Amino acid sequence: MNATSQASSSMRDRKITSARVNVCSPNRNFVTLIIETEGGVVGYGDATLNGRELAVASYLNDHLIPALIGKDCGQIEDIWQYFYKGAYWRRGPVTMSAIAAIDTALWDIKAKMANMPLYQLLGGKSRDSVLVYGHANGTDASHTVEEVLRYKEMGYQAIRAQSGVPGLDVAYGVSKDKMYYEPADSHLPSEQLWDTRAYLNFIPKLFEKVRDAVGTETALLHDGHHRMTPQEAARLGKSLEPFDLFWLEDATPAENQEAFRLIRQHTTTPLAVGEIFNSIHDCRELIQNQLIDFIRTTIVHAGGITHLRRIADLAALYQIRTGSHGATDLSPVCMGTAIHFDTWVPNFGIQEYMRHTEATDEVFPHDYKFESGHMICAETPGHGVTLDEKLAAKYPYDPRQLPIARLKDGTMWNW
Ligand SMILES: O=C(O)C(=O)C[C@H](O)[C@H](O)CO
Ligand SMILES: [Mg+2]
Repeated sequence: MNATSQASSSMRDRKITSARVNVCSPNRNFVTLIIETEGGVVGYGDATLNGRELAVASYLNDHLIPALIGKDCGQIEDIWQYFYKGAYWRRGPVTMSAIAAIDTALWDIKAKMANMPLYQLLGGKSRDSVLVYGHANGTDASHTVEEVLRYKEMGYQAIRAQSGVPGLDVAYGVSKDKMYYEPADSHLPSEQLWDTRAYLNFIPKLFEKVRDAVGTETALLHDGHHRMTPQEAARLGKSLEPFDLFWLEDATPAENQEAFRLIRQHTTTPLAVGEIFNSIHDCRELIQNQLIDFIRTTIVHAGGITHLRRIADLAALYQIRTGSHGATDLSPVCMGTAIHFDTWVPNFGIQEYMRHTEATDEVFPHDYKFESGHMICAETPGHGVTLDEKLAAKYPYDPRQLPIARLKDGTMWNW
């Protein structure tokens, strides 16, 4: 075979011959894209958008997959631009999660074809393992302290603490289960009561107790989950300074990026934001004005590796580090890919890691592992996660949505 015919046969091998969407619910819903090439290489991408799963499945099935078939799987950048620019309608969580799934599956295929673990293809290791934070949560302060200590015992070196608030029946981040937290709890959104004053009075007391019990070494994090105004968030950040938080997350809604300036002016508590962002434009001002310390955008919701890499590179110019979202509604495919990304990305900060249930882990065979508060990716070519479609078929889609929050007078608030 001469060089030309070798090249053309590999072109044939690279042709995308099929792409299918799998929706399954091993304890929670996941959407996975599976792409196959003429040469028989299979790639997996996560497309899960919590509570809006079928919208992404339809976007893929009805609009993207027909145009994907026949393309050269090696042209990852061009395929990304084709679906981003080509839709005319840019950005948005549905669009960007669908593009992310294609992008992730194509990087998986490219790494498998190169016979390399994904981190190698991205540029190699910047670190041996990836620091992760786990979720400790309790019904009240002393229960939360117990849970933080339990997480420390399990080996976590960074722990997010969330707690029930006196006077409120339910609080964000507090699960019924000891290990697995699943906020999407019902077919139609459940309603929760919210009271910012009660929360603001309680949280500094909580962290005083937690810090006292856990000592100075453990990194502590907290998620405000978009509930505060900028002024309230500034007050909370200031009052938490003595307890040395690793970060205060989602202090206020960030559609108006400028809102973070007020918080920044009043507190040295590090700020993290971005789990609901899907584009570099959602965080450009936050980054360029150095209004945050950690950017939480993730592979699945922010256009895959191709786009997340651009966000991380922009952030690096301003000494802002990554701290990607890693809740259970991001499938093991996203987690595995994220760990490869984190192993490579120079300005890595931390990775969120919420454990999936055993059923989820079985449906998505994977080779990443947790050790001493860190995640380690393996050397398998690709991102190291697959889907057992036969097993997945035993867990049909189970429609569930995230809760909503209202103030005592009924006003709709931010969940
Ligand atoms: O993990 C976090 O920080 C979250 O805030 C979890 C989100 O509520 C959850 O992923 C929404 O789907
Ligand atoms: Mg969060």
